[in-house]
Amino acid sequence: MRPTIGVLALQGDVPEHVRALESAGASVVRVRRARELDGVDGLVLPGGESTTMSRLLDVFELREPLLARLREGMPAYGSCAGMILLADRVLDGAAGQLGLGGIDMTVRRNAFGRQVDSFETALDVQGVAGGPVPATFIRAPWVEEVGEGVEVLATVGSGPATGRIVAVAQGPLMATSFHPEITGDDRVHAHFIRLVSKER
Ligand SMILES: NC(=O)CC[C@H](N)C(=O)O
Repeated sequence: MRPTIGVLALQGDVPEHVRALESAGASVVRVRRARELDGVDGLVLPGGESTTMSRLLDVFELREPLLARLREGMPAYGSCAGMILLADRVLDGAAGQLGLGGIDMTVRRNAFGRQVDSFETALDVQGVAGGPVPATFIRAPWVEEVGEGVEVLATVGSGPATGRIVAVAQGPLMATSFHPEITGDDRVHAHFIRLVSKER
């Protein structure tokens, strides 16, 4: 059976993730209300703006139900702002910025700085076969440090940020600094769908 994957649809690039997940073979549900979480096997936290998304989690009374599902082991994948939401520690966050946590890592918000505010590259991603994955970075965070249980899936291969960690996984959680959802290459989403299927 195809897994059902939710996309947190409060803010951000929701349609792009819906398209990528459907093209990679999942059934997709947009999640705005707690009850919409009930039927999903996994959840994508899209790119967008992490402070706004976090505020909307409270407005839509989704924070507690979502944390409860994460504690039960629901797989989740966060891209960019979604990565920030899944980080246990955030540097350069907005005042009072509150995430969900789950991945034992410190991320630095808007880390790439003005000159390389947005850029595209191709990255080898652990577990994703078929060669480098196109990766678009838009005011992206990077991962400054990870705890022992965190697997590094990709690092930047060239330029001023060489060696910076930009994709990680810990148990059923996965996060990327970049946006694979806007490149038309759905292998990262397929990788998440495999993770979800394994956890079911
Ligand atoms: N493209 C993105 O998701 C950008 C993330 C944004 N800079 C934030 O802090 O939330």
